[in-house]
Amino acid sequence: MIALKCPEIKVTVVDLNKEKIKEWNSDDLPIYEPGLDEIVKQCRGKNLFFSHDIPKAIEEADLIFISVNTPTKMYGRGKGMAPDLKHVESVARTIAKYAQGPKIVVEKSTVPVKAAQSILHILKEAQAHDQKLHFQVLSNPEFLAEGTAIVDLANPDRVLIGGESSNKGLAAIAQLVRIYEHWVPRERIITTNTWSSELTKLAANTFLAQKISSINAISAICEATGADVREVAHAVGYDSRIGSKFLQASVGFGGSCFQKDVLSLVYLCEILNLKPAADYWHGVIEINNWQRRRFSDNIIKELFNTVTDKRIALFGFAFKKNTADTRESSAIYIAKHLLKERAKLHFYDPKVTETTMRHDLRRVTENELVDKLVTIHSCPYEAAKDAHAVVVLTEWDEFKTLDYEKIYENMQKPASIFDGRLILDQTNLRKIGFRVFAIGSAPTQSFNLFP
Ligand SMILES: NC(=O)C1=CN([C@@H]2O[C@H](COP(=O)(O)OP(=O)(O)OC[C@H]3O[C@@H](n4cnc5c(N)ncnc54)[C@H](O)[C@@H]3O)[C@@H](O)[C@H]2O)C=CC1
Ligand SMILES: O=C(O)[C@H]1O[C@H](OP(=O)(O)OP(=O)(O)OC[C@H]2O[C@@H](n3ccc(=O)[nH]c3=O)[C@H](O)[C@@H]2O)[C@H](O)[C@@H](O)[C@@H]1O
Repeated sequence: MIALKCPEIKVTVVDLNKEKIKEWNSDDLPIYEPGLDEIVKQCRGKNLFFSHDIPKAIEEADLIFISVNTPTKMYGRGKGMAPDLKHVESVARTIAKYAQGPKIVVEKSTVPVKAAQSILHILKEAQAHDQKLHFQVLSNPEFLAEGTAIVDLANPDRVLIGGESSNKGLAAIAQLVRIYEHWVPRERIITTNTWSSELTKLAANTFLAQKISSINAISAICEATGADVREVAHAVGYDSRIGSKFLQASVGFGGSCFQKDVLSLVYLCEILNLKPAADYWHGVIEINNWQRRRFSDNIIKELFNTVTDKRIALFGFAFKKNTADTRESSAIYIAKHLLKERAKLHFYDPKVTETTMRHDLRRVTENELVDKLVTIHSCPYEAAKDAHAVVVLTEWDEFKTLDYEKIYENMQKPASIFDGRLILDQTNLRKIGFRVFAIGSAPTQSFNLFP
């Protein structure tokens, strides 16, 4: 976006992963994101370059964005909770090693509060040994969502920049503001101190995830009472203090960031000895896990309490529509529960590759189950053929307009459909003959052996 909006600025993207850089320089970009291809093609070779020559890029740059991954740590202290900052630290050390003049270092990765202090500490060591060096560290968290990244970047609700309140800090902030001002109205560019900016990113993701867990918790009450979660969400969201966005009940949120960032905030509360706050935010994750479990348990229950050897078609594997990203996708966890029960799973996703699906499933369950029980299709009608149930896990638009009469004809009877995304026309499906089960509405044709 910077390359597109600021033709006078040269943007160089560097990555340790040479294969990825090769793909960025090819016609086949390493990620699928609507609108991205066009922008890359428009700018690449003019003022946008992809390279694995990291030292050279550091030497040449005035401003360096650290945008590396900060996944949940899976070992040692803080295991399963704290973000792993080894990549951020490694970049800071590389900058310290190769910088030959003053640099503004921008923390774009999502990090815990005070991460900028560690980065600055490493850079200051280099500065102490070389008069030519001077570093300013800014926090500039990213708020784009996958699937709508280009729209979000082009027209952000806000841009947030945190930095030191010293003269040099304010001057660095002003430089970054000038870049965003090329396309973002000044009143939408918020400047704060560094720690507020770092904390805002974790707080924003946690608030968003909390909204989803809140409506998902309500969806369970709807299923038990006859209320309809779509009606409740609509009416609740009409209150402008609450707002209608992020109230879409679902099989649970996925993606590489919500879980990791909520856990990062919980961990921060814990190390600050703020246990009630830690427990409060941890509830967001607990409800999400419960929602996934409830959904898969319901499939088993409604398929007459056994799915062993039953063919089940799963529509969607990506964590949301318009992306091929599967990180922390609810589909993985629902598949895991069903595989434990020895169901035969037939997947279809318009963008996710067979290799990715098998790799993700092997990470959470035994290889043997995946090899024996999982089939991947390139056509939804093939996936649904002879199935006892169709389960919608991702809200891809194409699932709304499939020929469900044709799907019904080729399924085992009774044919069930489980809508984990509330995108299907339930009335029409019932007319066709399906038994329909959707998140947040009471089943009308429930078969309950053991209520
Ligand atoms: N994916 C998203 O939509 C958003 C991500 N973020 C944050 O941005 C950060 C990056 O996220 P993703 O792009 O999803 O991660 P990613 O894992 O897809 O990409 C990170 C890249 O950094 C490279 N890398 C790691 N260490 C490196 C080093 N020392 N030098 C050079 N390259 C190195 C890796 O090879 C990889 O290509 C995370 O902190 C995430 O929380 C924030 C907002 C949105
Ligand atoms: O830090 C990040 O990485 C990003 O995380 C999220 O973006 P993203 O995870 O890409 O996508 P979302 O649209 O937030 O969806 C996350 C998950 O929540 C689910 N969701 C979303 C909205 C909703 O109402 N209900 C719901 O179940 C989605 O299906 C998806 O599984 C935030 O929306 C971004 O602002 C943030 O920058």
